[in-house]
Amino acid sequence: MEKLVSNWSNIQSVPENYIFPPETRPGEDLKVPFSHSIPIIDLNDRTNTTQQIIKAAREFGFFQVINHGIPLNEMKETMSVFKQVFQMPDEYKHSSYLDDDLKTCKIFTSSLRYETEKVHLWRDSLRHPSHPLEQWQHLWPQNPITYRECVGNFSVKIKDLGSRILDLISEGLDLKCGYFDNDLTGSMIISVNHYPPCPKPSLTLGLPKHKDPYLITILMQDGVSGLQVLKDATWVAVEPLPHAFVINIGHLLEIISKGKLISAEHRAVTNSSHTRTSAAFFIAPSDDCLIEPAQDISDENDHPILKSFKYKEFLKEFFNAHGDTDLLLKSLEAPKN
Ligand SMILES: O=C(O)CCC(=O)C(=O)O
Ligand SMILES: [Fe+2]
Repeated sequence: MEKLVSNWSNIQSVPENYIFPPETRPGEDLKVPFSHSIPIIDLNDRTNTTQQIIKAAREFGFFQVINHGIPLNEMKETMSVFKQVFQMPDEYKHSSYLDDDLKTCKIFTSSLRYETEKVHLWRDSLRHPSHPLEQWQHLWPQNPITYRECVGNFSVKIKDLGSRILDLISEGLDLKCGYFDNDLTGSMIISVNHYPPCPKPSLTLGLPKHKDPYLITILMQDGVSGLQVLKDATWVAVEPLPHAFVINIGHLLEIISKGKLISAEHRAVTNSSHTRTSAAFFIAPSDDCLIEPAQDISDENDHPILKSFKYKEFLKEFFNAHGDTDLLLKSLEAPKN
């Protein structure tokens, strides 16, 4: 059992196996400015929301939504419940902590590949499925005592928000109404990231550069910054806005849209003074759902023609490719006639 970073007491220097090589560590890019061009889209303003979302998803793969209908106090309360999990006594956290992939609710440190990864991540994580709710809720943490009720109610609202955004995306891509309203959005996973202060943030990462292997991610940040997005080969920081959710196009939506929408690479950096918590809600297909590039979208010249594949096959290839997108797409290419 590996020790959670949040259980280390008073750490003064970064252990060797948490130091990233110079080419992937944040270094000077640790404190890049907030990007003022990542769009903030008002979901109440129905005049051209669809166009704004499509534009943002084409250019950035990232945007923030405001006036989304989820009250600020519910966002704060849920974030507070998530944070409390990481303040629980060690015995409690360790009793839920498992390497066993079969356990559907996990508290773990770094990544799920702790044993084989070259460098460890400066984060602890709580992860569990949340949709359909009745299938999973009874397996969630029982402490804090409000966890199941609070997170359950909140995740139903997040799932609805995800459906609204995907409806707008399908409209903007000229796909048939309800295109995503089936097995393609048959599951949702909650992943809470907890990044304790780090003595040397320029050497470490909370999460290394990656794309999310889902349809869309709805991310709630606390007030502490740390999320960076790669835009035109430059890292830019995403400002944490208390009332907004960050929406990020997942790799699967890039594939389904034949590259019309982009899934941007992003990472989480740490800082030396504040603990940061973020909660990602991943909207994903059911395991056996068949994924295929949408037939109603014309082929882009520079996007490979892919075969149909089951979501679980995609996940396997995704993790085998270790972030190498070209390798992943190669493994999914349709056989040439
Ligand atoms: O902590 C963050 O802001 C990023 C989280 C993230 O990218 C993820 O959980 O996939
Ligand atoms: Fe991510």
